[in-house]
Amino acid sequence: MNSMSESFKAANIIPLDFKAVLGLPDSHTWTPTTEYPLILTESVPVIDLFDSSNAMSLIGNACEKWGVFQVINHGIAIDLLSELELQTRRLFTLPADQKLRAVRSSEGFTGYGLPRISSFFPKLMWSEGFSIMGSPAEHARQLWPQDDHTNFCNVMEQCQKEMMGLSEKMIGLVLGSLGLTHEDVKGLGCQAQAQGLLHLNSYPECPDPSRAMGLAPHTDSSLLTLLYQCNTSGLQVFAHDTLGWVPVDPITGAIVVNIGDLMHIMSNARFKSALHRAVVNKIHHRVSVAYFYGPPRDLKVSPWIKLTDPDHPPLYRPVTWKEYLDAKATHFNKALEVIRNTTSS
Ligand SMILES: O=C(O)CCC(=O)C(=O)O
Ligand SMILES: [Fe+2]
Repeated sequence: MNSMSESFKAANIIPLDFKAVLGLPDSHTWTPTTEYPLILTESVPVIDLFDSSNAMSLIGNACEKWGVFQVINHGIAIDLLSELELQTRRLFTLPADQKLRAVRSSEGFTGYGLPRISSFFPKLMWSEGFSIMGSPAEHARQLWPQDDHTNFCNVMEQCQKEMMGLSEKMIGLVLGSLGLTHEDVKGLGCQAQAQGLLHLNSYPECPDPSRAMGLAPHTDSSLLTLLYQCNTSGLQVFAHDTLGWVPVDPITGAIVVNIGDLMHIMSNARFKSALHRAVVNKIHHRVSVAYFYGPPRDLKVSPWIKLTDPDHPPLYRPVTWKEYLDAKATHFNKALEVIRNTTSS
């Protein structure tokens, strides 16, 4: 590899040493757009999972209108979520050179680095991330060679277990809202084979938030994503009917559920995959934790037969999660168009 492409790759993986800069560097300065306003008069639904008789239809409506909602009484203990925030902060407050010991490789999925979507934008984002699949022990040993990293690993593993369970539960409710049963969707909802990725996000205090971008607008490539905002606002979703950005205000202990592109495909476009972004602020170092839940490795995802008929032909071709991630890595926000059936109008 020549040094040009190596430095390009490094520039798209290695985050800034945020503590070492006083102002916003040109590399991180975005032109503010006023094209779509902030809408403060609307908010995404908050759904109480304890009230299961109502939850299913509320979830169906939220998926059709927004592609995103918050859940309370979801069964994940607040103590575990607080511990998750603590360990996430512990990681990101390490000195920059220490974090770089666990940098992800250019082909890798796990470890420390810039948001994966960075290469699609001319400016860099004011954020850093750390991805985990299964045990994070290998990277944790690099991050804390002297210290004990057992707590970090235990919390991250416990969270993945709990979030896998909640994702399964959410899938059941989402399917139910479409009138589908587990029988209809064999191959999905099987805990032993489903895949998940835990991703820790960090948005340090920013000297000039209005000209910076925490995480640029995107849809998630998952079936669904669970997001814990750690009590600091920053997440905004795009409202397609009012054409503006709606903040998702954090509620203590609540978890945000985002419908991902794969669920949009399976629902034959009945459910939106929410376009969302994260903004930064001057005072608080914001952290958030996303759990991307996806189908078993070999499962071809396609619109559910029961949702299609001659008037509603399948809009998308079958894809595995890996094939879709590859399409996303090449075409980014055009990935859905690439797998759209050309025969259907
Ligand atoms: O930090 C947030 O609120 C959003 C994170 C997110 O969208 C992601 O990790 O895909
Ligand atoms: Fe996202």
